[in-house]
Amino acid sequence: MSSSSPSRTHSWASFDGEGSGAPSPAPMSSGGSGGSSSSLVSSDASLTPFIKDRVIDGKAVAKTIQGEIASEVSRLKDRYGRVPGLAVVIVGARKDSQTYVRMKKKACADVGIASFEKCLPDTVSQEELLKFVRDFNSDKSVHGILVQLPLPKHIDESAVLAEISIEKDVDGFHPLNIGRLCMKGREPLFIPCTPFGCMQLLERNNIKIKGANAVVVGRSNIVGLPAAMLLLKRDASVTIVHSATQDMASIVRRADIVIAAAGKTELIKKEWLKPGCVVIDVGTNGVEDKTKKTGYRLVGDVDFAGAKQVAAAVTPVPGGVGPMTIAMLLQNTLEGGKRDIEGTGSSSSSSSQPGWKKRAISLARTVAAAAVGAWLAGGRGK
Ligand SMILES: Nc1nc2c(c(=O)[nH]1)N[C@@H](CN(C=O)c1ccc(C(=O)N[C@@H](CCC(=O)O)C(=O)O)cc1)CN2
Repeated sequence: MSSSSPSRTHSWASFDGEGSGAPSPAPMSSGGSGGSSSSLVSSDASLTPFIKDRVIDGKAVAKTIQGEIASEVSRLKDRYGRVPGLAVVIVGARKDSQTYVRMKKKACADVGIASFEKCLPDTVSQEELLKFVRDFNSDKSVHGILVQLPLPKHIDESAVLAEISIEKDVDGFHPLNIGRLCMKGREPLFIPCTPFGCMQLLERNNIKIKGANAVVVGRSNIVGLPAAMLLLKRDASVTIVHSATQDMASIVRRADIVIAAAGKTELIKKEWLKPGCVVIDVGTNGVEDKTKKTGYRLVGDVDFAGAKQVAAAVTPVPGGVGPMTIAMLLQNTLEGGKRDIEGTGSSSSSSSQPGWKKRAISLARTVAAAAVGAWLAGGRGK
């Protein structure tokens, strides 16, 4: 997410980003909304359940996903007496970070996921922060660890993200998870939440991705780059544009799908968009608005009013990608929890045994090894 406001100085999905299963698409009818003769968006409303008047309702998709997660969590609780757990580490007192952490904790409570929080002062040393991450790495009730970003300048963000166990990396920011995401034939254990949410917005509305021309605006490690990789894995032809791109408008205008993650208020104008395209706006830029209690309002990277006239579907800000980021975090935490509790999924230990069985086998092996050791030490192995 790009996230900045008059009081927020960090641009989350900064342009260059240095800082940091749905049904298969149904055949598309021609002449869908947006005026294109080959729209990616079906004109059959039953296939686009979350699109109304060309607006993709991210809040409604997130609510549906959270309902699915809540039933799975309750099934785990009934069957195994255990629930997934998410640990959130926050450093410093940024208002926006505190808001997001509060939202995450509330969302966990809503679906029955246990949450644990560690609030650290912005004077904390990198070594102390790493110690808390390691503690959560070895805590059996924690299945997901998230370090809220951005971190204070004196802390090396990549060192902290790399310390999170990949089995608990629910943000999907660990270099191994990103590496796997980028490789053909490999899958990450977790997909970064915001790009994962963008894909769900497309998939749950049966928007055709295969063969589409997709343009991602912005190349951050946590939004632009993974979003491009996910689109590529779904057989889109993908172009990434960024701050050094020449004539960005003409490239965006060829796009059937635009993912805007530049962190620049209303960078993308109506004239840049191809009629009938689909626009996913990741930007959340704060602009001064004296009519608001907070003194500002959130605006995306796309001129929403203009895009609505041209595109077949567009996400609003707020209420588009933002709520999906949280829903996908819960989804990833559930996935991590299931891998441990049920022994499912493809963690680095590829066993399909339930968690308790894996631990029992491991204990039995340790006991056997100790017994053999004692036998040998007693000279009986000679
Ligand atoms: N460790 C992480 N840090 C950050 C991430 C992240 O995915 N992992 N993303 C962003 C912030 N973020 C979650 O942390 C986030 C941003 C926005 C929203 C959201 O729901 N926005 C609402 C508007 C909320 C408001 O009024 O402020 C919307 O767009 O509708 C959720 C999560 C940075 N850090």
